[in-house]
Amino acid sequence: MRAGIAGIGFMGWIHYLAYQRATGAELVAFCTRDPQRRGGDWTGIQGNFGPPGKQIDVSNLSVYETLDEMLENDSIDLIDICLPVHLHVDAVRKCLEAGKHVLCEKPLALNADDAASLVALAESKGLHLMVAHVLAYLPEFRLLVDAQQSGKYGKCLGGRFKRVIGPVDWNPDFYNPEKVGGPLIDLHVHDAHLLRLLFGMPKEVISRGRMRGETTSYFESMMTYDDPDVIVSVGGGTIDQHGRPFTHGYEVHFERATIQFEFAGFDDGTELMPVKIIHEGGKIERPELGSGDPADAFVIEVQTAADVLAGKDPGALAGQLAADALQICELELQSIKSNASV
Ligand SMILES: NC(=O)C1=CN([C@@H]2O[C@H](COP(=O)(O)OP(=O)(O)OC[C@H]3O[C@@H](n4cnc5c(N)ncnc54)[C@H](OP(=O)(O)O)[C@@H]3O)[C@@H](O)[C@H]2O)C=CC1
Ligand SMILES: O=C1CO[C@H](CO)[C@@H](O)[C@@H]1O
Repeated sequence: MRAGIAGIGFMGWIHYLAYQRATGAELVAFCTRDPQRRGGDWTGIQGNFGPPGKQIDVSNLSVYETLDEMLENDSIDLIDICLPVHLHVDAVRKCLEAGKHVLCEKPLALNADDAASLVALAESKGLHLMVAHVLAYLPEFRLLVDAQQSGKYGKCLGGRFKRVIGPVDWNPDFYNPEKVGGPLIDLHVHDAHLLRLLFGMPKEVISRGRMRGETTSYFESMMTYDDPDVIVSVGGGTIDQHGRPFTHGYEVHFERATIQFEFAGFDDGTELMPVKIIHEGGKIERPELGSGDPADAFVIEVQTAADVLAGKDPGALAGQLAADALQICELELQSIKSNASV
């Protein structure tokens, strides 16, 4: 698979690094508005994980200022969209119209209708629209998906999930529904996607949250499914304290095992409650889960995209799952706003 990245910011850099280590997925091009970055100077990029950006070798890459120019390159199979979310819909549409497969960073769009229309467009063109929902490729979360799919601990009965960040000082548009969509669309969509993978679409959603403008800043949701044994609670959003910029975790129950995990970044370091599988009968297993570097999951993600172009099932990358995840977020907001279950 020959790929071109659109947008060189935090995710553009992390995806670039992933292509350096991936097999079967070759990065051949990128586009950026920034002349320095077109020259390979990617210093100044720094996200909340991964190394800082550095000078990269552009001699074997085709470099463009705009996505339109990059789309004229017939040798590119797939465009890897790492643009801000409010640009996703137009960019994905353009790529599909130009006959390119797409791997788009999460969330696919700012709302479920737009996401569904992109999924339908890709289908009508016979192209793959994949969404880079990386959570399902992080080993701590992959193990839940694998256990659910294999049934090795029996039925998955649900659990509790959380994802909380500190104040978002870096983006004044964070709570703007036209730009980012607040914690539901930017952050919780990771868990909504995971829940969709594990349990399907909920039958009923009860959410309560603090509103900030037109969206919520912090919320808790309870979800039920067709199977009355399955109960899920999920929550998160932003808190006003800077001291703990990020945490995520879960406790998930299967018929024959409970799995626990929590990770948090604090201003003075990180703390991890590693994955523990508490088996029926009481045995506690602490599985080895790789290097702990989240960047590894992005390598798997781009390799999986290449496998999909070679004929494999898109699994967690399927565009429809990403559209469903946005639908779940919308149900939650609807429940918060109406103060009723939906
Ligand atoms: N999976 C994950 O863990 C994460 C996913 N994300 C997702 O990745 C996507 C990109 O986020 P992130 O990399 O953090 O964002 P950044 O702001 O760091 O990068 C986005 C890049 O898009 C380009 N761009 C083009 N047009 C515009 C425009 N009009 N306004 C702003 N930027 C523009 C810019 O690159 P240039 O100057 O080169 O044109 C910019 O650097 C989002 O969808 C986000 O939700 C983000 C963080 C983590
Ligand atoms: O997906 C993401 C991971 O978490 C970040 C916050 O820390 C989000 O802003 C980002 O979009």
